[in-house]
Amino acid sequence: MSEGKDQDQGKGRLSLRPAGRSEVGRTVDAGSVRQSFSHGRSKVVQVEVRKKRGANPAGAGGRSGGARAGAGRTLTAAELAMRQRVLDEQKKEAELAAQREAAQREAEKIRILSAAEEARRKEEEDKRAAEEAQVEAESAEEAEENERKARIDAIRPLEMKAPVVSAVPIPGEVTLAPPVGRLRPLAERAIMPAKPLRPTPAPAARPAADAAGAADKDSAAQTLRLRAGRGMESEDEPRRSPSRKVVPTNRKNSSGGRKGDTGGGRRAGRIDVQAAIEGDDDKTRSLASVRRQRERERRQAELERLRSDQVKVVRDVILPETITVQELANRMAARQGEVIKALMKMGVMATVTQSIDADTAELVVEEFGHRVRRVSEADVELGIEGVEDTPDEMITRAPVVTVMGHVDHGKTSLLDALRTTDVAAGEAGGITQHIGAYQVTLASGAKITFLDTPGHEAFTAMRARGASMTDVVVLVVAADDGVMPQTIEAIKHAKAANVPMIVAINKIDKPGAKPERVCQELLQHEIVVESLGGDVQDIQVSALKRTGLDKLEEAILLQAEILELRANPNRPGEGSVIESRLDRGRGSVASVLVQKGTLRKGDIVVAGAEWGRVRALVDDHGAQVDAAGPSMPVEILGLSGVPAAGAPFVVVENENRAREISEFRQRKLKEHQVAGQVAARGTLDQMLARIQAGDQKEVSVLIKADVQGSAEAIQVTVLKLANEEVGVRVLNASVGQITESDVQLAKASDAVIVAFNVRATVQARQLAQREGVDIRYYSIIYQVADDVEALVRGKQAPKHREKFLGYAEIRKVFEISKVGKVAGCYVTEGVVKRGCGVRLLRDGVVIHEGDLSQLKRFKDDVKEVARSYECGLSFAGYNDLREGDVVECFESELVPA
Ligand SMILES: Nc1nc2c(ncn2[C@@H]2O[C@H](COP(=O)(O)OP(=O)(O)OP(=O)(O)O)[C@@H](O)[C@H]2O)c(=O)[nH]1
Repeated sequence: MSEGKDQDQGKGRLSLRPAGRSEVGRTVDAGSVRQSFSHGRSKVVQVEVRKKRGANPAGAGGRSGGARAGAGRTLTAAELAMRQRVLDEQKKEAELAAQREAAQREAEKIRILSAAEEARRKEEEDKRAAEEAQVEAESAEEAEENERKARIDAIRPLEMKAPVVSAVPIPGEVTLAPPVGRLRPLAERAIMPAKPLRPTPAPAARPAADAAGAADKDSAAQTLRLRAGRGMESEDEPRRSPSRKVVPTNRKNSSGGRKGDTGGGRRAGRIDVQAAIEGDDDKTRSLASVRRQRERERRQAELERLRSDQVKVVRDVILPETITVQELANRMAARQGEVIKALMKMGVMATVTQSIDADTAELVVEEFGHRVRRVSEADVELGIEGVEDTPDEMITRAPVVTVMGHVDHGKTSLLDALRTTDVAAGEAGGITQHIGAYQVTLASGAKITFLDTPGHEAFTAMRARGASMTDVVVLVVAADDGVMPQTIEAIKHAKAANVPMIVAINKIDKPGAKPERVCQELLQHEIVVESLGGDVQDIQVSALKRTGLDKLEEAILLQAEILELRANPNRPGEGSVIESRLDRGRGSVASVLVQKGTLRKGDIVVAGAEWGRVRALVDDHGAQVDAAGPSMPVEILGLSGVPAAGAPFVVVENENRAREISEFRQRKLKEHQVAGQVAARGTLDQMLARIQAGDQKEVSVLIKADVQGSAEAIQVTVLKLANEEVGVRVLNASVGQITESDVQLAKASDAVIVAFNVRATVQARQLAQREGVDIRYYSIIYQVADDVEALVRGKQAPKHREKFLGYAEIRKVFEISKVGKVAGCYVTEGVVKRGCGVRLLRDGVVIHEGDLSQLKRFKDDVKEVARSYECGLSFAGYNDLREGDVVECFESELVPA
């Protein structure tokens, strides 16, 4: 035993195995000894005990053999009992050691599994590093939500872990684990040895908080906040650090009364690996893991959605004659880049703004798997005119009358006179304004619309634009003058338009009035008036005296009745533009005549190449109205530009359609202008020649604008600035940047370039600088108007205006050698000045214009000769002076602008 003790003290502990039955007479007693080492290792060693032959006492029997080892004597009963006890202890100890060894092996196995699992997870985590970065960058709300989830998770692992502990029984420890379950109260959990393998932040906070209850949640939340606040680089750490930090804490707590038994804690931690292997890991996932999964799900959903979006939708793609790449992409709902790529594959290099022809576009559309519908560009206007009205929808409308006739036969006077017959005007008391047309309401309640644009040219110009507004033509013929050339022209125009006519024989108040003669003269032009048995009504009126006006109106109404003028007011408004202008305060103002339906405030209107939402409707009395029915003239405010007179207008369903039609028409206009520009070169040259000859004073402008509407508006504006002395000529009004050819054109005609919201190319700018061409940039139309007005005034400023001086009558012509002819004159009017300009008038016709070379009075040169005096004068370089000729004297003077 002493030997065994020594060994125990040294490196291990020796224990004797029961030697079994001792055999009497044997000198060697053999047995085995289990040597125990630290960490539960043990080794069995064979031990031999040699007996002394002589010392074997009699009576000891065979029993003493093994027990006397080392003693050499027979053991006493007490010794035997002791020995038996020791042997029993040894046996127990050996059993325990065996159990420990088994447990250790199990633990080792778990540890290895744990390490493998750890490695696998680590690998996974590394892969997900990028994803987690995004997760970490989640919004504050999401963090809040996670926090809430984490709290739930913080409770769940506690409940889920407990049964796991008992999965691996550890001798001596099993009893320490209280029986736990899902419904185990929190206080009980405080002594739970169980721990998840990778504690989530919630379990990390758990041990400290278990006792304090609510503190648990706070701690978990704090951990969450800390984690949420960390950057990408700490992504891995938050998952590991809690496991390192928390496990010991947990162990300490979980070990409860077993202080220092950290091994139990470690094992408890590892037990969860097995739990994880067994599939319980979803209940113990970390917050980051939960978030990762959520993120994965979100991405998956996103992908699904994208996939479902990408499911090919076969579209009907409408292709006009040309289409921009951008528009094509839009119509296919494809990306512009993809369309460009598809074009590249076909060898077509195009940018998004470039136009491609319909054939190329068709190939692209087919490539994208859509259906092609080829349309003509003009198709955008299809259906714009609306449906045909049925007779029962239509009601009687007021006739629209145009007054035509020869100059000075009283058209304007008649229109003014007719206007005064409007009973509504008197009632309203409004200020009448010129909107190109007006409507009179007669005492009977009947209405007549008069177009206030007299002149057959305007009538035909409108007709040329497709505007057949006029129902009845009133041909004004002055009773004292009869049928004149323009009367005949007016007849021709009216007949060409197939519009019925009423003859108004005007000025019958005049003494020399001969209405019958007028009727006779009209016969020559196939106009048979009623008074001569024909079907053309003739009414004798006096615009001045305002007589016969009611009869004229009656005749118009009768004619209207014959024509059965009807229209449907219950449909979107349609009609024609009578005239349009750009108003300084109100913008674009277009006077229109509603011919069909009703035009309302707020309607979207396309008028010619312009469009807009009707901001206001103003009638001929200047009053704002909400709606205008058939035959009513009204002013529209709110159009994008100034539509041409005679252009049709129509109400469309939406802005897109309006824009589409307007853009199409503007494109067409541009093309037309380009064509016209080429054709107009000859006339331009003629114009230049005329200007150079000094026949005309002009301010020439070349307009370049960003949109056609602006170009036209500027053109209209500047043309109005012309006066009788200085004309304004627009060489070209087009869209686009200023090019070298623009500068050259401006240079050739000494024009100013008006650039509205456009700029010159570098080359054009340089050329303009070299050639001294003035390019003026604007973004407000009124500034253009002001500037051009100043230019017009500027042209006037240095101008020498002719000032009449006087007349002298040639009474006698003298032939003087070396001097030539000298005229003896009598100044009949004004004065004659030396050096003044002279015109020689013979029978009222100018036959020479030049300068005066000599002015004498009684052989003396004088400065001037006044009226009623005689003088002698001669012309510079002109000798054809005759008696009876009149000399007109004038001088030039500077006229202030
Ligand atoms: N005595 C008389 N004079 C008239 C009558 N109607 C018009 N006048 C005169 O005729 C002249 C010409 O009249 P306008 O109304 O300007 O004639 P117009 O046809 O409009 O002339 P343009 O605009 O130049 O084509 C004016 O001086 C009028 O005063 C009328 O009924 N009787």
